[in-house]
Amino acid sequence: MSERRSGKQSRAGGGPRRREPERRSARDVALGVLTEVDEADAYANLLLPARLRDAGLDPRDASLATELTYGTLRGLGLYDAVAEAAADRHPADLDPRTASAVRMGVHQLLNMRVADHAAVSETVDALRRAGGGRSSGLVNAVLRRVSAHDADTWIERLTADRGADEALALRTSHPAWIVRALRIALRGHGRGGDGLEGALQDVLEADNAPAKVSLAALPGLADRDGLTAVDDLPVARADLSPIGLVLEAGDPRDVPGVADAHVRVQDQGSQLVALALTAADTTAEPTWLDLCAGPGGKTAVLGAVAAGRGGRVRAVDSSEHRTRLVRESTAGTAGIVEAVHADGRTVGRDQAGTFSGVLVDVPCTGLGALRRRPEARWRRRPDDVAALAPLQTELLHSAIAAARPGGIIAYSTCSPHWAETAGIVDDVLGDGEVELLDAPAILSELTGRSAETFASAARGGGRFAQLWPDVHGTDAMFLALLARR
Ligand SMILES: C[S@@+](CC[C@H](N)C(=O)[O-])C[C@H]1O[C@@H](n2cnc3c(N)ncnc32)[C@H](O)[C@@H]1O
Repeated sequence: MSERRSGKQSRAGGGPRRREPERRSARDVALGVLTEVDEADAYANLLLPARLRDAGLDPRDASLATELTYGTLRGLGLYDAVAEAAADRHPADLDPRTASAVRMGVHQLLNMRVADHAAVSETVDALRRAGGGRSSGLVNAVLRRVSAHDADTWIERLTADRGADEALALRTSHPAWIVRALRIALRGHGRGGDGLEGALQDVLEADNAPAKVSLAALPGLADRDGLTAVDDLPVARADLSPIGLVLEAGDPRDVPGVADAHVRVQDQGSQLVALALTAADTTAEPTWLDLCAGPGGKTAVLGAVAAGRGGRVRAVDSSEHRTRLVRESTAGTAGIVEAVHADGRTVGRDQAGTFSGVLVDVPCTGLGALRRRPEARWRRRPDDVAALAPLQTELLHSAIAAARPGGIIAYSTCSPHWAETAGIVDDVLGDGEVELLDAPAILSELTGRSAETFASAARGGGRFAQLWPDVHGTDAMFLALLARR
């Protein structure tokens, strides 16, 4: 027995020493999350923060684990194609843990500044620690073959006999149907012409760029300027939303006001959509309905503004779990916001002509939020668009029916897809029940930027608004503002 060991045994308190749990590395955490995303359809943006907290990683390792997880998931289409070409093994044919180790290794080899030998050996070690020792030889062999070429060479080889869209899809790691849908969306929303292919490339690249953590300082509840003045707090004013902050580093839970829901993690585009309704409906003591409220990001903004204007908010969601999340999100304005578990499609009939403003942020494909939900692009199917359209239309009709005459309806999606944005609103405009308001002008008032920046030019006379990650630094949110006649 070594002196060191006997010394430890004789420490105060005595007794047999309990084994310290082995500290988990960044690769252990990333491999665990990637495996759960693959086998249990988990969401990386929800799972990773919890796993990082459990592991107690220091900030440097936490950011490495985040890059390994998000980067691997975003690049999955390319990485699977490379693994298959290199070693005749498509990761989808392997068990989730082994497949995740292969993908995480390929990400390090092709897209991170990690030495090849470290990318291979540390990935294999993480796989062994996760209990996947039996596959370690296979993963080692696949990764060694992948390491024979750099990313550009693999892409050149793999795209040589593909069509233009398939090649672009592989290079930017998106499914080809999403590449085509984004091109149609760009053209439809007025970014066509000679610059179309460049704009498409920019949007696809923006989907692959890590998004900074964006926060909303809820009006009347949090002091945005005060927060930016706190020493050692790495937050800055956001450049678009008048209530927005950007967290430059660290954990959002350490920001004052986050614990009591006065400051909330929320994309700036989402903040602007909620604020646009509050700016378009200037009623004193407004009564607002949020018809698809869960998890409550926009409801929290509506609640805070309503509190300052003597108003009320009714927040509806058809999912019980997400209705509970709305209650948590609006803890700062609990007496103002009432969260209700119900089907939004029936509210227009049950509470016809009631509300001064209605937000209908419909369930959609989420193609505008791919940078924040890295696995989403591989889960969505082209059929999802058509499957969601009837629900989106019904919810919009219900929203219009629930608004009182002269009331404002805000229709929004976190997708620029033509069929779930202008396609849905165009149909309803034909009924003559509503008038289309100038959403870009409202966004211009809120942000100080020109209305043209936000205008979706093609239809609606430039009155639809479309945000883009490459232009505005937000999720690609769509907004139409309607007034009930
Ligand atoms: C895009 S999310 C809303 C996001 C939310 N507005 C926010 O900012 O946090 C769409 C929501 O619609 C809900 N939903 C789906 N079908 C619904 C229905 N028939 N009635 C009410 N809510 C519905 C989903 O549960 C989901 O929470």
